[in-house]
Amino acid sequence: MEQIHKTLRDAKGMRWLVLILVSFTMLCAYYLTDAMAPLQERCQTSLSWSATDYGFFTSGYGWFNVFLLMLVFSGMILDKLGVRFTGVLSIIIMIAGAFVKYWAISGHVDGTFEMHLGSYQLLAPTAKSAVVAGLGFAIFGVGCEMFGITANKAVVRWFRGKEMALAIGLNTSTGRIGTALAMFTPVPLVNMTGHLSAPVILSLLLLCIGFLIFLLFGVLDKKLDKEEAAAGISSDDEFKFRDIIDIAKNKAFWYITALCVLFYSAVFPFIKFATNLIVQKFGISDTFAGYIPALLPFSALLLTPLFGSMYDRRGRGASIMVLGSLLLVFVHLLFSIPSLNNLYIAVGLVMVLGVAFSMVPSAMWPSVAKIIPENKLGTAYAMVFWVQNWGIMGVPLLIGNVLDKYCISGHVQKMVDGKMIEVTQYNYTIPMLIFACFGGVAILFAFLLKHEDAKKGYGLERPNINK
Ligand SMILES: NCCCC[C@H](N)C(=O)NCC(=O)O
Repeated sequence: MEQIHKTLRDAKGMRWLVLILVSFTMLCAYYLTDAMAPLQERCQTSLSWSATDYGFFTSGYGWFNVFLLMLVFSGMILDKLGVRFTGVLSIIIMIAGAFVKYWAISGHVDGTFEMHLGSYQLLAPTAKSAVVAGLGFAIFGVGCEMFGITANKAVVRWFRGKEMALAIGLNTSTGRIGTALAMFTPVPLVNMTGHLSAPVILSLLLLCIGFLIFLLFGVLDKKLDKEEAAAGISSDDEFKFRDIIDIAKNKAFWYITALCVLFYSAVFPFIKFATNLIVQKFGISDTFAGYIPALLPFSALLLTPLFGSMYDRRGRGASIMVLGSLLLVFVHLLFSIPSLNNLYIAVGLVMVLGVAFSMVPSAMWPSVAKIIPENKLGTAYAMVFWVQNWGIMGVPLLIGNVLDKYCISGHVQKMVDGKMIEVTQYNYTIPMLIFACFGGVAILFAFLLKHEDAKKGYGLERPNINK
């Protein structure tokens, strides 16, 4: 007779409490990630940034994760030292990065910066404040991604065999609340305080609260460790370099990773430019324009748990990812059509994009846990996020450059902070077509994943809940 051990994770209330504690920091992290997005035009006018400077700063999020392999190290730290240590470390790193970002955009840095390697120009003249803010964002990005993989691993640990996809979905949804808040609070905050850095100060405060709340999670998680040790349940968490090779040999893992980088390259960088797109294409002020992209994380935050729960109960994870990718392409293609400039269309499209942005993540992250064993999961999530960060870093750079090179449609005089300022106008057709192309290739990988699952039997189309 198999002995059934009751631990904290078997108590429903405890599991959900753990989810709340872990998710709050997610909200704070996601808020700061996107808090500058509605301020693109303000940065261009107040800090004399070009669209290229803004794209450069935005790409900062991925610099250290990608080039210094920080995400890979984060995965190793997570699998070796566990979720409690890694969670605390990641929040401290986020706070440090947020502080540098605050410093850069609060008027302490001016002038331009360029970089040469011999006669080769590595970096064209760029506003120094964009470079320092980018460095802050790069430090923050290390912490934010480290926290993301930690949260996923913690949730999988507490919810495996139970409501795993729903819980991962709810955790992501809480992050989306942060993104939604980042879409419509920064402009009013800046208007109210007169400081461009006000949203960053708010984020710093939120992160400090998040730190304290995460410590409470630590107490419960430690208790679970003790219970499992007493019950003889071992968690084989030691990281081994072989893990990377084992994961890398898995074809389904690469399909899901490719789908991830392509899908998110068409969503996260889109969010960064969306407020400006709405201002330019639909001709409304940035105060209200932020409300429309906010519908994207807002509908995603409601729907992600719904799709997660559907996946838990009915399965069909791979099919959900195919359908989500199709919706993504549909939306971006319609956004690229210049004559479709009715505001209601924009609202409708953003909401459909919100559906896509719920479907793919709600099925993708739990599916990684079905392809890769739990003891390698931290490393696996880190490897997926590492590849994804190439997109999060490279695509804003690409879009910023494309905007400045090919999409300037004119200049208008606008009153900003009581001063008449010249504001550059952009046509977003080419950037939207670029986003649609990413979505097109994502569909291909979603089909390949579905096919591989049918061949190898990972159970992506089967429910997650053990009946
Ligand atoms: N806006 C925060 C960026 C988080 C990136 C992270 N690697 C990720 O993909 N998380 C899952 C998600 O769907 O947000």
